Amino acid sequence: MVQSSVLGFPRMGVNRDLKKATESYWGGKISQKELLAEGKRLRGEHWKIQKEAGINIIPSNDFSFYDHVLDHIQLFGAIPEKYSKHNLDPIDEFFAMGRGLQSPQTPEAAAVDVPSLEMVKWFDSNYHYVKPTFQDGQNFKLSSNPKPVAEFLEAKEAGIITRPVLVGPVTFLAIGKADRDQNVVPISLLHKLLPLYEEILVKLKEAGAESVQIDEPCLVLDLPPKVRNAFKPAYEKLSSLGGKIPELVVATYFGDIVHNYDVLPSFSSLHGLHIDLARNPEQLETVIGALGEKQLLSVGVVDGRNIWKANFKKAIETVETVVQKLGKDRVIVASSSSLLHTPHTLASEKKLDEDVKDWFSFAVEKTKELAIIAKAVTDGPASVREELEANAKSMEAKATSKRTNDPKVKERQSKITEEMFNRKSPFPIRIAQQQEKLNLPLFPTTTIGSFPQTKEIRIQRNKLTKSEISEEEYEKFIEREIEDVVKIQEELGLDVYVHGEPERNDMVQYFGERLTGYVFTTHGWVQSYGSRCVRPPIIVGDISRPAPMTVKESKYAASISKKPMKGMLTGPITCLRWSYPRNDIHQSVQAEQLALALRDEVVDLESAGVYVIQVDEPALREGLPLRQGLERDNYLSWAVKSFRLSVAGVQDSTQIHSHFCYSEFQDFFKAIADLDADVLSIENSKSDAKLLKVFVDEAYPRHIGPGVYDIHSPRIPSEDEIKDRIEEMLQYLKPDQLWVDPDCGLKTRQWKETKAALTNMVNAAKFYRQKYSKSS
Ligand SMILES: CN1c2c(nc(N)[nH]c2=O)NC[C@@H]1CNc1ccc(C(=O)N[C@@H](CCC(=O)N[C@@H](CCC(=O)N[C@@H](CCC(=O)O)C(=O)O)C(=O)O)C(=O)O)cc1
Ligand SMILES: N[C@@H](CCS)C(=O)O
Ligand SMILES: [Zn+2]
Repeated sequence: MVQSSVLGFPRMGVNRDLKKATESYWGGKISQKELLAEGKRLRGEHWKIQKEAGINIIPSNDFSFYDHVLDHIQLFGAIPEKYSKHNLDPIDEFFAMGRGLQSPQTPEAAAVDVPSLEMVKWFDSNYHYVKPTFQDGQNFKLSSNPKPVAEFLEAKEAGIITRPVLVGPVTFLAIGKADRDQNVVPISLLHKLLPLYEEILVKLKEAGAESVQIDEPCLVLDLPPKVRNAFKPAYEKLSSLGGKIPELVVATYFGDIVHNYDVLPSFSSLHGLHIDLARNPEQLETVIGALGEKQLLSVGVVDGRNIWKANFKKAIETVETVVQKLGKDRVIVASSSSLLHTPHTLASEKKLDEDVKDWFSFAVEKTKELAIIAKAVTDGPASVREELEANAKSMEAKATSKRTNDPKVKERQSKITEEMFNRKSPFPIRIAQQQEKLNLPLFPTTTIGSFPQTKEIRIQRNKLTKSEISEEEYEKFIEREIEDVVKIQEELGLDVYVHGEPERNDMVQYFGERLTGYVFTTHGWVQSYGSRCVRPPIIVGDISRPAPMTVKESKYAASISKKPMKGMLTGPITCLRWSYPRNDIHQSVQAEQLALALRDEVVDLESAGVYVIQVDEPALREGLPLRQGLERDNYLSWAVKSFRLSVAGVQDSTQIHSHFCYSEFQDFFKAIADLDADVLSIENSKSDAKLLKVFVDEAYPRHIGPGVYDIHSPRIPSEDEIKDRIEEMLQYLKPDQLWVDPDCGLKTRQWKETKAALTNMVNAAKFYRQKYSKSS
């Protein structure tokens, strides 16, 4: 029989229940016991959903209260001393690593002030994991009540034998880093870490686990030799434990593994392998050719990264090819990756037009698709005839739908000329004109766009959605918010203001809602990091801008500001990548359509008197194909072009900013430079300032604002801490090219901490302004 398997299930629950529970716990509104009970309830629900859908191999340990990599940091005791020394309760220590902790001294406990660990993108997705951070002389120790075992037993008690999921030892180390000022090479710690994998696997076997899914997604990357060479000995060592441990299924996803196939151990040591066929179907033949005689192959044919219904005909054909070669008992039909990247269920969507709703499939629906495909192959197509017919109908309806095509958009695309990609003059001419117009001081201070999205803002927006207040009332409310934000920036002494983005639910969804070609969900939440979720809009057709999207708010803000007001837009690549893109035309075509829509907006902002315009592209890096090569070059070429197309319509005296909330520029610096933005603001506070060296090596002439403090944590950075960061930056950047700003927008913060942090930031900038104006 062909089995079906899910690699991981979304954690938030049907109504973002996990988000509500964790935030209530952090706010002191529920107890730890209540939080743990909610986690247990959610896990139970999710196992039940999968069981009822007919899934044979159901994952456990895919749940996390914050992030699954952070779970492993705690599981293996890779906890930096700055957290462990406080002897916090394990769950509070866990959250302290995830989001930082600043708590005052009390009669029972000493004060704690720790920043969070660094958080970065999970491969090329919009999910963020907490980066394991290692010390010289790092040791590991298995936690006393290992989570994978506890959750396996919990499911067992509920009558479900699950397949626990572990992040594999090589990936766990390869995605980590040495702590600041430490020199340890993470992969060199493998010999210390492996005994803990042995220990946990033995415990899982004793608890009754028959097999374990070991995620080694780093196999899809170009690996440094030390990491490549680590696989074989690691898995041979584990397999030498034979029957003492469960059978191991190594899971890879988000790419192909053909280039790394030779690093896997002889297949006698692995029970099975999972490959992502949604992304890289062409790897199938090579992988099958290299499989050992008894190994299972788990084929990821239902896409875990999108919301499109699987094409049953195609999927079944693929699985049947595999079955012909391996036999039914050696094949597992699986999601291509964890379903973490998809919303919970389509059943919650009451407002979607029925025609498009029929094209979609969220996590719950994807589990059903897997069971249907497995049944079709096991028992023959007749056993699921109705489902197959309905699926074929829905594929046909989408392919022939009028919704997808807008000839006017196509016509405009055909008329794009080369000069539309270029600003009128080179940077030195532009910056001189901008300086004359804006008259900014040295070390200009600014923020990245959003100010706290308070409960009150969300309540008012919710009332508007439910028609409990009128559009006019809502607009008045937003105007008042903008007035407050402008006044606060005046008081803080910032140099370039923002309007604060109070009218935006999300920096991508907001634009999607104002463009044609998009549809939206009401409950399609997906975890982005920790308790934070996004509701990606869905691109179903050609995109255009029927009317200005942000001009009213920015124009109003500029009209009441004494200092330059920065207009705020989300760039074409970020709009594309943080939406669910169409799967019927190439992403470059969708990006170009978005760029044309944004170009009109940029020009309209300028005409409305907004002379600093920031076009955020935080997803540019994440969209970079995971491996070096032609695919990467092609992506960078169309991605950079779409950014340039979106901004190049303005005068030289209008200053174009772009923002990236990541600091890894080394592998695509040329593309960053090619964007030709006048000012870049980048996330940097958690990174070693050495990374900025690339700007020196490449003689980058334009302006840069590396973030001086982390915005993901409620912690307030001190003025001295910020000065230290600026001092470090000055080792690499010239004083007259340096801006001072936070890592990213402040929407997730409270006002109290925002004001305190920005006061310290402005004071630090003033200190350097004075120091350098004296010396010049
Ligand atoms: C900058 N980042 C972003 C990423 N991706 C995006 N799509 N957007 C981003 O900004 N990726 C990288 C980074 C980091 N990621 C995030 C992601 C998410 C948040 C965040 O704050 N999310 C909010 C939800 C935002 C939103 O859509 N808000 C809506 C709905 C609010 C809501 O929950 N309303 C309630 C009713 C109101 C009430 O009573 O409170 C409801 O619907 O039940 C809105 O504002 O209208 C989150 O809360 O998770 C930040 C950074
Ligand atoms: N302008 C956006 C950028 C986030 S990446 C904000 O400030 O929230
Ligand atoms: Zn950002």
